[in-house]
Amino acid sequence: AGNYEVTGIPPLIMSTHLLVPLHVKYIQGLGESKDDLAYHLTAHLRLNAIYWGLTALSIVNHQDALDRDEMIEFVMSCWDEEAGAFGAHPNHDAHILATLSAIQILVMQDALDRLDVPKVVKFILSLQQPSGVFAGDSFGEIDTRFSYCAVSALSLLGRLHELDIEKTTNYIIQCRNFDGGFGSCVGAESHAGQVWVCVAALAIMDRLDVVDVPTLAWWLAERQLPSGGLNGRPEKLPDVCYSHWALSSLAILKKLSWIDADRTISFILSAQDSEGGGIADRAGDMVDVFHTVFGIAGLSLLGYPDLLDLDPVYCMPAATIEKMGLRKDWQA
Ligand SMILES: CN(C(=O)[C@H](Cc1cnc[nH]1)NC(=O)OCc1ccccc1)[C@@H](Cc1ccccc1)C(=O)N[C@@H](Cc1c[nH]c2ccccc12)C(=O)NO
Ligand SMILES: [Zn+2]
Repeated sequence: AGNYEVTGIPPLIMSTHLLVPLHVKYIQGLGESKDDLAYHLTAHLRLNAIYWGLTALSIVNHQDALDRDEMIEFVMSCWDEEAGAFGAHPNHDAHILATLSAIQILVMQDALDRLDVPKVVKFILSLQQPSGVFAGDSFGEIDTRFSYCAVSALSLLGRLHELDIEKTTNYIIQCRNFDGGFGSCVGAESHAGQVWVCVAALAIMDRLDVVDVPTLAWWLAERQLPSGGLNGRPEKLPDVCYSHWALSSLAILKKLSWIDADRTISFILSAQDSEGGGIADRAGDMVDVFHTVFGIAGLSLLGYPDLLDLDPVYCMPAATIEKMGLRKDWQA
């Protein structure tokens, strides 16, 4: 029995196909598991997880598998009126990460009319530090991830002109390392995730001129291992999510051809759970919605059949970004 009926694909060739019906069922099931501990231990990521689930469903063209009104109501229940921004869960403190996820969800659900745009723009701009980097919230933790959140959110709201682009770019320039990569702050080592947030932010600000493209593209291509998977830093294990961060960065730099696509595709497909659906960081590990979206996103970037295009800068469906006039001429 099991999933043979669901997918209609004989078990022996499970890992050579993306098991779309199973992944849709897995994502739909996430909201129902309120009784197990994992659900409550991840409350601080809830809004991010909804963005991850919605993006995964959109790329496999099943966006309507989750209830739109229920999702919008939950997003708005995370609005912190006093701060003028979103927390990751109702009654959690406002944070720029949750605020970006909320904006991404509202954009994808065509529900930006629910948002007090001037208030949220004020929150975002208030987080820029004298150095040019952004803090994540009023407690002041800084990270180039938060600079990305600010640039991406303002761009999605059509308010990028309110950002001091020179000041924001100057901080990212100081985070450049000798390997062409970027870290989380000045002096931090290069990491595929941080490379993506810095390169994507620079792309939105039209400042890719500050990137040493040949050196960085080489460092990114070096992330690919014999298994086909990519790691986040030298000597680390390959991981589906880092495949996405490195691949998106290469797509922005127009160097995706430097990767052996077929081997990465088989690495991602091998991380699927052919019983319950979902994708893990690598074959044999527990699946989660985070690696599910970044596995599907990686397949889309690599041209796996029957998937909608992903925009590598916003990590959202390309059609959505196109419709907002924010799409650059990326090589898919
Ligand atoms: C907090 N997170 C992480 O630290 C993960 C943990 C991990 C997953 N696989 C190996 N480790 N690491 C991670 O996301 O690293 C990639 C990264 C790091 C920095 C910047 C961008 C991407 C994950 C959640 C998580 C925790 C534990 C296990 C699986 C997922 C996470 O939320 N990552 C963030 C990182 C990130 C991606 N894009 C961003 C844009 C702005 C800010 C942050 C992010 C995220 O994806 N937000 O949408
Ligand atoms: Zn991972």
